[in-house]
Amino acid sequence: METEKKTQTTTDHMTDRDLSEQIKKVTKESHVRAENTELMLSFQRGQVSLQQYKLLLCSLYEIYQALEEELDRNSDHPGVAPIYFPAELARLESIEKDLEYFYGLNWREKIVVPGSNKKIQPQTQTENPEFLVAHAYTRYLGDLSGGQVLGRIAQKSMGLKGSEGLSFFAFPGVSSPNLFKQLYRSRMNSVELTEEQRNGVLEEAVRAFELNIQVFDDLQKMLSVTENKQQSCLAHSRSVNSKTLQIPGTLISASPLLRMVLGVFVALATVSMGIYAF
Ligand code: HEM
Repeated sequence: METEKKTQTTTDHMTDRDLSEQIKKVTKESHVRAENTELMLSFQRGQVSLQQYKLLLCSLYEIYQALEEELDRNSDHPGVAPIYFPAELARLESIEKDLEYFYGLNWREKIVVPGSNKKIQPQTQTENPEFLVAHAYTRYLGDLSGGQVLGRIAQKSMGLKGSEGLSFFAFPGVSSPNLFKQLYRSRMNSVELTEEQRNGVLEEAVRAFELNIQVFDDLQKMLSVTENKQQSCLAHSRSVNSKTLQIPGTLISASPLLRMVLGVFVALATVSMGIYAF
């Protein structure tokens, strides 16, 4: 890509003062913890289940909806404009495509997002749109890094044919993820920040990782609860030899809504999400 080539040279001279270096450094430990969440370990072992992947897509839908809405809204802000790459990076439509593949045309009715999500007003971010850099970095650079391998693993683990259901991992607007990451880092480094803002962005990046970790953990917990319920229901149905005790799907829809901390914009933004159908 033309833009990728143009800025490549600037990245050859990174210094310790570069935001891209600092952000990588401060989030290093969190990255290790993110890699070691149960969900990510399932991926790395090549054992990601369809349920895990579908739930992950639902979470990602929430995360990217909020993230991309804010990026669009603040795209002219000097702290956001340099790292605003909707054509290359935007994920929301890809996730919607994947959700449609797995849940069908009426997928929107199957993932429930209560009003509490919409009530979350990113006050802090309205005052500090430059914090968006931290969230965009955490997600997009991750997707362009380990995420690329995860896509291939997911395809194999779930036995999917071709790329259907895996649009999330594909970046057709990015010809070389490595070059693009260099461009992105140089753009991050071009954002002018006061010392206070810089520290704020670095703290926000750690928080973004932590919130993503929390989303993964909650998702995994929800799966365990669902699996346990299904198992105990089946065991019970066997023990009483009942023909009427039933249906995992019903159990799932009746189970408490998934509470998630959404990994974007507001430190304590809690999102509730109910999943009806696997
Ligand atoms: C199975 C889990 C994961 C694996 C195997 C993995 C692996 C990797 C690898 C190999 C890189 C490239 C490192 C480099 O170029 O020096 C990377 C970078 C990155 N990953 Fe992950 N990752 C995983 C999960 C995550 C998660 C869950 C997030 C965030 C939510 C994340 C965010 C990032 C970011 C932001 C970078 C860019 C670092 C930088 O160059 O500044 N990763 N990851």
